[in-house]
Amino acid sequence: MAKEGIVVPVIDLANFPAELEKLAAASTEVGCFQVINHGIPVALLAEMKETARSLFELPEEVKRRNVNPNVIDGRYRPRNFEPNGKYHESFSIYDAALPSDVLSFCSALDVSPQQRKVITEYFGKLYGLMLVMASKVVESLGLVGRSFEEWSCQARVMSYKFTSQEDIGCIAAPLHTDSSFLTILHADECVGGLQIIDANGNFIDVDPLPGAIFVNIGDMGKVWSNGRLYTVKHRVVCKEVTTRFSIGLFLLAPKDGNIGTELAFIDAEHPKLYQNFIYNEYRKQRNKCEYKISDLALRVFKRRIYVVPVIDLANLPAELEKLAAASTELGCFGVSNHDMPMSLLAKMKEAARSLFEIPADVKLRNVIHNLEDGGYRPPTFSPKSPFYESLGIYDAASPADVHSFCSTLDASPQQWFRDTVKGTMQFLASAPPAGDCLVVNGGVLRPGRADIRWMNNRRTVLAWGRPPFILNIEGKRLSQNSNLDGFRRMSVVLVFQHTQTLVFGKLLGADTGRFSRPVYERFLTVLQEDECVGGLEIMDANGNFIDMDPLPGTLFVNIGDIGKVLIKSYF
Ligand SMILES: O=C(O)CCC(=O)C(=O)O
Ligand SMILES: [Fe+2]
Repeated sequence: MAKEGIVVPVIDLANFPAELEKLAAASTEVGCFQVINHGIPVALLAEMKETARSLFELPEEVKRRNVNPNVIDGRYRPRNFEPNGKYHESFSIYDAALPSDVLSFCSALDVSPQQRKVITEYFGKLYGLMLVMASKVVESLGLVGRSFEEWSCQARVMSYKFTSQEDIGCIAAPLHTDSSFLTILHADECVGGLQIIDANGNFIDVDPLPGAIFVNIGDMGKVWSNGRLYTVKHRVVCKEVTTRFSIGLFLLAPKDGNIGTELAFIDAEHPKLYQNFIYNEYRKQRNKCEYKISDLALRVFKRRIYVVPVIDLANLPAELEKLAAASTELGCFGVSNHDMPMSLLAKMKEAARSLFEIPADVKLRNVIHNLEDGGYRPPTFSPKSPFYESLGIYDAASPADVHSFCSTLDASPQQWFRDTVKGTMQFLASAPPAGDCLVVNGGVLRPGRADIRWMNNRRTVLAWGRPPFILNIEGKRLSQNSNLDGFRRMSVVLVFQHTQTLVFGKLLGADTGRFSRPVYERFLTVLQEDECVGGLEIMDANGNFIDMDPLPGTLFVNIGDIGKVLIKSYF
């Protein structure tokens, strides 16, 4: 049973900016509100309701002329269109932001000139209200002057026909969240039935306030705001034996369909929760879910984020315990205060970029017999990793090796370039976090192989290190996501080699069991991540992949067998 007495917040549009705080609370805590003083004449609302009533009286074959090829489910829905839609019938307009689309809706249904006037005026005004409400909601979160004019907007004109006493209490629209960014609902002010669910799982009746417009946040609002906006679950139940009308306007997504999180909502405390995706892909995913609610449908697009522990090199030995935990439990960590100048890191990235632009025949001159892939690994090296290209130096601790690397590839590189490569390599080689604290007991920890890696980030998931080189985990889905094309990911990797047994645990003052075995030739890897293009994932103890967000200014270090460190090619 619905609980009585709890009301949905009411926002007075004539009282801004005073209402901003209330709007912020409504949008982030309740997920919906009713708007008064919205500027849409009451007479127009009533006329549209009458027009809607007459549209549903049109012959079936006329109603079926309502189609919107550009949007999923964007057509006339007869009753029983969905298994639990026995009461529900609806028309759809896409894109209701476009007067031309509204007019073609009218023409397809052959409405009278008077009805056409009402419909066009109504959607013109309702869309205007949508733009105002979307920017106000966003402003309430602190972003001023945001416009949603470039977003698509779907309209749905709905009727629920309840014919018998037995219908009372039945569910006419099952519990769901809207897929939209924002929804404006002109609900039937005479017939209730809309219910929202609160944080405790209680259903609450939304009692229609005469003349008010109901607004709610949808799934795209949650994604765009990185979880700040609250997506309310709602449903419609039958309250009385009559026909209920409602009209919804749904602000869906930018016109190109690309949904991403607004950068202003991403920071170290609020890592990006969802991948970028295409709105229609989301709709398809959502349609597959038993319940169309964001928690289920968005699960696929959720990023598994792990904020890697950061070891502050300026704070050793106090950080040793943290380092021990990171090394023995997680196998990787970030390093801050590493003294590697940011400018050098940035220059190295540029140097790496220009290295990969050198003609292939010159790159192939980088032949190094000690490296298993011969020093230059072209994208064709393995069909399993077509986006991966790398150049290697062996041994990067040796200035002579770095120098010969530069001269081999010296098709055009300038001195600054050579200096940069040399500077980066030497730094990484001489001042690794291992330098002070991972003193090897009886073994030799020696900086060795360096790689400069380049990824043309497309459509697949790569693993580097030992085979398997490729895990095509989500490649299929990503392959539809053409906007991923052309992103290049650059990394510089320094591998510390080791040939003798390490008593690693002892060194860290921890249990020796796990690491008192040979760690093969790859002991420690220092990675300069691409700070603009994510993609590094680790596999946790449960076998789940977790995104490692690049932490600005830190170097990434991982232990030993690097088979668990993966490069995933989306950003
Ligand atoms: O008809 C109503 O009042 C609500 C409809 C709804 O929730 C929707 O179309 O998403
Ligand atoms: Fe809804």
